[in-house]
Amino acid sequence: QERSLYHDLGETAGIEQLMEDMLIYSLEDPRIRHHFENVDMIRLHEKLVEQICEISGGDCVYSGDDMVTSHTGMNLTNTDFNALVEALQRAMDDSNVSVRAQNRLLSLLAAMHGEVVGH
Ligand code: HEM
Repeated sequence: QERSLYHDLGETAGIEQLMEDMLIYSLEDPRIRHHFENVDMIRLHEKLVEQICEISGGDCVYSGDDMVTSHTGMNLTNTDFNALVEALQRAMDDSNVSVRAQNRLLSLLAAMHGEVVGH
């Protein structure tokens, strides 16, 4: 029986930390910080935690909007996408998430690329 990704990410407390650090790194990154101006970061953090918890196998239900709706009008590019992935990778390194678990989460996000970029 394979351990759940949710467990390997540190369960809810671990995911809360990861998403906080990812958002802080994103706000520090001049390539993408402008996208987060005027965004309710508390709400965004809450929705991201729910979503990552759910897709990693935790007992959570995502209550936010679908990915196309959430990102429509931002005209996000591959560069934006990669910058956010980098922010997440740094956050996961900081939290000592295993490379295997990092890759599992990144592949779940890669599957959403088409719903996020170019809308
Ligand atoms: C697979 C990649 C991504 C995932 C899983 C994701 C996930 C989410 C989620 C769950 C929300 C909240 C939706 C809601 O409010 O109901 C959201 C909103 C948002 N995302 Fe993403 N996102 C991704 C990529 C990106 C990228 C690349 C950027 C910009 C660099 C970005 C910028 C934003 C912003 C600014 C919002 C807030 C929109 C608003 O409240 O007005 N996202 N995203």
